[in-house]
Amino acid sequence: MQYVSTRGSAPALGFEDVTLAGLASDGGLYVPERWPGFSPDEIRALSGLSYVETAVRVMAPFVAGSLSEEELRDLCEAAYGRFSHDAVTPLVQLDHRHWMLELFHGPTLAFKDVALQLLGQLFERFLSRRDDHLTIVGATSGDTGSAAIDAVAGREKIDIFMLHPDGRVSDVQRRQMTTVRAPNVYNIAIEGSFDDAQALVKAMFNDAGFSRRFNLSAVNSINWARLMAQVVYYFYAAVRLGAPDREVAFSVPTGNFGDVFAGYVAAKMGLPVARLMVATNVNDILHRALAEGDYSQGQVVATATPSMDIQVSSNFERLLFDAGGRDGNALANQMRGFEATRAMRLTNAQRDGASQLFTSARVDADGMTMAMRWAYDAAGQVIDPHSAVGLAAARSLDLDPSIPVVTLATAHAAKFRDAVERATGTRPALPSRMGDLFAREESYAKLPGTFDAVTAYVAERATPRG
Ligand SMILES: Cc1ncc(COP(=O)(O)O)c(C=O)c1O
Ligand SMILES: N[C@@H](CCOP(=O)(O)O)C(=O)O
Repeated sequence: MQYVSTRGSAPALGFEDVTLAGLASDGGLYVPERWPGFSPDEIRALSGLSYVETAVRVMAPFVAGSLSEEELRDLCEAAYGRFSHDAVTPLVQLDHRHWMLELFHGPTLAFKDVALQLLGQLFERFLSRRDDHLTIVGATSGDTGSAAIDAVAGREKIDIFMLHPDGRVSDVQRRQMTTVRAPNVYNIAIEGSFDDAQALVKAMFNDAGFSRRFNLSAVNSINWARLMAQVVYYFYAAVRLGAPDREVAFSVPTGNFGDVFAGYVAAKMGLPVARLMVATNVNDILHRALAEGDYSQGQVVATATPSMDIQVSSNFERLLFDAGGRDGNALANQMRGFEATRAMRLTNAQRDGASQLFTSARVDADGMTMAMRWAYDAAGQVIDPHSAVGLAAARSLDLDPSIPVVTLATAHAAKFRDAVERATGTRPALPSRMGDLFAREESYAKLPGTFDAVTAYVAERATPRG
């Protein structure tokens, strides 16, 4: 499988190179040159398979040319062997039509583990084939950071520099990152928002000299391998609910548009997805873009769903490219316009393409609280605030009632226990293996959110190419 950039001028690459590169050299994001298709019979054949076997079948076309099926299976076994639930991503029923897909049974209690545990394995495998060292630079609003650090801590050929917005992640999220003791892990709290951190990461990639010197790679969902791994659970859930003989809808709490874009990929591959609900909090750029065609960056407002406090959604570019007719040069111009003015209008083709599958909703604090209470009262489920945003939006979906609606439960409630306690009166406990999190010593740097400050910090500590 070859991958092309959304901005049309970077070279097409195979899976191994795309995984190690992260961002394309023209500033775009890599996408497969075509979507692999699954026939109804091939989807039916996934019924009853374990998570690992499903993962191997769904991802095999994407890694073709870089990994054999056996190698892929080994890596999936290593990645998903660390999950605390046998089903890896179990489905829980709330009522006659609503389900939660629990994606938080990995080591750091958020859906990011599903992709990042595999990405850690992929990095290790690909680096073992070459005499090279990677410098990962990443931005996190809380969950990607801990999951990425867990996946690469202690790996010899990798250093990781993780930027988070100072004071804007939960205590549990911050401590999950800053208490990891490994010589290759560097945490940086920057002044500013997640968007500022993400812009700094992209600027480091776009500085060709810096990027080459330190062999930068990405763990954010700009890295295609992240999204590929997330496609699997859409198949796994839909098949358990009757696909391909029954349509299934998904509601996805959304920030950087990676998780829900993985659902779009599943639909492109032939999974019968009735609707994809893009659920945002009050940081609603995606809702405005999908409902009105207005993609303009607002001020980021801090909410009880900090991981979704995002106003520039990296992966939206992948949708604009695919739904808008795959014209890389036109998209490069459009994105340059956005980068200059922080605003753009979607084209008619992009709006029409997106509206075939996506619906969106903006959920405020009251809506989130009501959904948390409803899950608790209706089904005894204590859910986290991000998942509650997804559930509130799911309950507003106007669909044939025979279609099951699956909300992606993206984090364990204990990561956001203050907000959960406020809404439900129940304080969720951290799993016992994390019981001493608040006794562990933290270590992180605090830096101004400037390119010079961050690159100087990285350059002093990272391993340059030999
Ligand atoms: C708990 C949680 N829910 C939802 C999201 C949004 O996911 P995405 O950025 O893939 O849209 C995030 C962050 O990415 C998250 O950490
Ligand atoms: N919500 C994320 C933000 C980064 O998103 P990513 O999926 O692109 O890594 C986080 O928790 O860090």
